[in-house]
This record gives sequence, C-alpha cells and structure tokens, in this order.
Amino acid sequence: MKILVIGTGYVGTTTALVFAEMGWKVTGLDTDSRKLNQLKQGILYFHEPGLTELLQKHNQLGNINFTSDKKEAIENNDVIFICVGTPSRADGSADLTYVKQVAQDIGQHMNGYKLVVNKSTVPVGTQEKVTEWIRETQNVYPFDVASNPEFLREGMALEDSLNPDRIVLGTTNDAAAKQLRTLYSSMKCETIETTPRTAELIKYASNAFLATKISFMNELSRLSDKLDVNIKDVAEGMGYDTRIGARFLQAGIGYGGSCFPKDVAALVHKAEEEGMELQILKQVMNVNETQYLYLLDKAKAQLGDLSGKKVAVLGLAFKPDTDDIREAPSLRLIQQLMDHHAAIHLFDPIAKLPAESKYDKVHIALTPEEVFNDADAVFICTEWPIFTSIDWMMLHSHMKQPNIFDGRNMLDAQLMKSLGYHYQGIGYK
Ligand SMILES: NC(=O)C1=CN([C@@H]2O[C@H](COP(=O)(O)OP(=O)(O)OC[C@H]3O[C@@H](n4cnc5c(N)ncnc54)[C@H](O)[C@@H]3O)[C@@H](O)[C@H]2O)C=CC1
Ligand SMILES: O=C(O)[C@H]1O[C@H](OP(=O)(O)OP(=O)(O)OC[C@H]2O[C@@H](n3ccc(=O)[nH]c3=O)[C@H](O)[C@@H]2O)[C@H](O)[C@@H](O)[C@@H]1O
Repeated sequence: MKILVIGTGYVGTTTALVFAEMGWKVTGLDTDSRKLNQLKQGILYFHEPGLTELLQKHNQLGNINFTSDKKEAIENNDVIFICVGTPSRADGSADLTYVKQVAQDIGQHMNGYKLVVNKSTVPVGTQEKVTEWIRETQNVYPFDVASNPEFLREGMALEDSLNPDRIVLGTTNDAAAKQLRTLYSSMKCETIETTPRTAELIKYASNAFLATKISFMNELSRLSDKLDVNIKDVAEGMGYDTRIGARFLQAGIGYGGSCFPKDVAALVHKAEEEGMELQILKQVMNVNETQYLYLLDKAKAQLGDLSGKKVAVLGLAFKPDTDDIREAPSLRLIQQLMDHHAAIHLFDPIAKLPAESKYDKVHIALTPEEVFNDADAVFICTEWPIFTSIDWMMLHSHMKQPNIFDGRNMLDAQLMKSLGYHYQGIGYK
C-alpha cells in the first residue's frame, strides 16, 4: 500500500514520518511550497523533538517524498490521509473549508479505488460530508471514507505516535477496516473499531475531558488560595486514585494550543446545533478564559498600578518543547500587560512573538537572566525546564522588586521565599 498524506503540517508531517518508520512508502502533499521545500531538504520547519532525525533518515532512504502535484499524488497512492487544519470559526464551529477542498481534489483526480482516511479533528457527521463531497465531484470510481482521529501531543509527537494508548478506526465496512488494520499492524496497542460518527466523537470527548480536568483543577486552585491549601498536594492526593489518574491535574494559567480551545468550542457549538447546551464545557471554557486574569489580579494586588512597571515574562510557547504559540495564555497575559502600559521583557528558548507591530515595544531577551535587570515582577507562563536551573539566588539582587508570579507552579515556593522572593503561584505559595 502506498500512502498519501494531505497536509504536511504538524500532524501530517508526523503521520507521514511514522508511516515511513513502519516501513510504508509515503508521499506528503501540501499547498504550501515553502514548507515542502524545507521538508525536502530535511529541514523540519517547526520544533518537535526527534522528528528531524526521522525526516533526514527517510528522505535519504527514499521512503518519503514531498510534492504539491495533487493529480500525480492522488493518482499514484492507494490510501489517502487527510491531515489539514480545521480551525475555529468566529462562532466556535469547526471550519471545514480545507477538508472540503481536499475531498474535492481527491474526487477530481482519483483514477481507481481509494481509501480516504480522515485524521483531522472534525465534527460528528464529517465522514458523511466528505463522502458526499467526493461523490459530487465524481461518481465513477469506488471509494471508502474512514475516520482515524489523532491523539498525539505536541512536544511528544513522535513518542505518542509510535506508542499510542489506542488507535481508533471508524469505518463503514469490513474491507476498509481490514486495510487500516494492516496499515497499523506493527502497533502494539488497543485498536477500537467503530463507526465513523463514534470515532469523531471519541476525539472531541477525549480533548474536552482533558480540558475539563484542567479547568476543574484551575477553579479549585482559586479556592485553595482562599483556604490556604496547596493545590499541588491536592492533585497528588487525588492522582493516586487510579480512577482519577495523576495526569492533567496541574493547575496553572490555563490551557492553550491549537486544539483544546478550538475543540471544546466546536463540541459546544455542535451540541447547540442539536438544540443542546453543554453546560459543563461552557464553564470549562469560562474558567480557562479567566484564569490568566486571576494571575494578573495577584500581580495588581501586589504591585498596584502596572503602568511603567518593568515586567519580565518567562515563556511564550503554550507548553514546553514546542515553538507553537497558538492560543498560548502568555499572549493574552502580554496583551493585558500592554494594555496596562507595563514595559515587557520576554524570554522563550525557541518560541517567537508574531511579527505584528503591536508587539514592537516588547523587548525580546536572548537569555533568561537578561529579563531580571530592574524588573518589578517575573511572570512564568511556560514551564521550560531551564527556568528551574537559572541562578535565582544571584538574580534576586538584579530585580527592583523581587516578585514572582508563577503561572505554572513550577518553582519551589519554599526555596524562592527563602531566597527573599515574594512568590505566588496559582493555588500554591
Ligand atoms: N497539532 C496537534 O498537535 C494536533 C492536531 N490535530 C488535528 O489535526 C489537524 C491538523 O492540525 P495541524 O497539523 O496542527 O495543522 P497545521 O495547520 O499545522 O497543518 C495543516 C496543513 O494543511 C495544509 N493544507 C491546507 N489546505 C490544504 C489543501 N487543500 N491541500 C493540501 N494541503 C493543505 C496547510 O498548508 C498546512 O501545512 C487539525 O484538525 C487538528 O485539530 C489532532 C491531534 C494533534
Ligand atoms: O488534539 C490535539 O491537538 C491534541 O491536544 C492535546 O495535546 P497538546 O495541545 O499538544 O498539548 P497538551 O499536553 O495536552 O497541553 C495542552 C494545554 O494544557 C495545559 N495543561 C496540560 C496539563 C495540565 O495538567 N495542565 C495544563 O494546564 C498545557 O500547558 C497546554 O497549554 C492532547 O493532549 C492530545 O491528546 C491531542 O491529540
């Protein structure tokens, strides 16, 4: 079987490389020639541990190639994975424009049976829409459309894809299911075979549940502050219960990234289309959208008027080990700090601010140490491990006022206080 992956973004590139690693011949198709040129040269245009090595290896072995030629790519491959973006529309719904375009391209260029597999995160019912869109474009060749949602995390993409917790296959017939089983035969994990609609909902339900865990802990972190309880101890105590699980209980300034915010909103919107209100998820969004303000309020209570204050921001990426800043809570915090006329000094090991004039006044530091000079406060927005190893003892004397607002509860509160800092985490001090 020859595999075509349409969309060589984050998921598409990882998917293509993982299939190449499993021994399949893979083609990556995209409309963005800049990305394709870089990938052809073995340059991964985003940051993700381990993927560059795999890209260079499979480029050299000739197991993978990248192209913008839709016709040739669709004609020459048997299994076609759709991995294009499904961004949020203003009303929260998932924008299926790119998925539709790809379905129409497949219909236009197919020259025989194709198994089309959707990996993009799409609302329930999209498998049926993709089937319709292909059929509207051509009605000569047979095809199947399956749903195979992706569960990888950024920063862990390779590990998650090579050792997934489960593979979900939503198919409409046994032949398509058998073909997908063969593709994934080297994976040692649970495989759930179900309907496309169920597969589509499993994906949204999984992301929404993880987001719920985070917002639950974030709301409790506010109560913990009032009750003088350490939320990290609460999380630990809860996490030993295997029914709860220890992961995704870390309170902080909220979840970001290209998926949780958009997928929770899309599920809420889908329910509204069905005349239903998903009340829990609405509150999950509400807590997330106000959590960074909660940290800012702590700073205002401590510093008073932020105007003219020098504020250091450590971390821009929505989480460590990625340069992705989509929906990063740091950006919202920076916007608030700008609105309050604070002087912002920012350090992130790899993530960069968007090239927008509104950020012209944000000073970008080349080392974390640089942001401390004369600062009135340090905000931590991403728990990059290097932030624990900077010389906090020495940097204390560089600050004008030694305030730390730790939006990721990553530092040792007792240690920071013993060094003379005024330290506040979230539900942790
Ligand atoms: N980023 C992540 O960690 C995860 C993302 N997902 C889902 O996977 C999907 C893709 O996400 P990302 O890879 O992050 O998106 P992305 O934005 O990084 O990549 C999408 C790619 O599709 C290309 N594209 C758009 N229209 C095209 C067309 N008509 N023909 C060929 N290529 C086209 C774009 O140029 C881009 O390179 C989304 O639905 C997302 O929700 C699922 C799990 C994890
Ligand atoms: O659909 C997707 O795109 C992916 O979305 C998430 O993956 P990702 O967004 O890469 O990153 P996560 O590790 O889940 O973190 C998301 C956000 O939640 C925050 N988070 C995570 C865990 C936690 O305990 N607390 C917390 O605030 C992180 O800082 C980050 O901002 C899911 O974990 C993946 O399974 C899924 O495939």
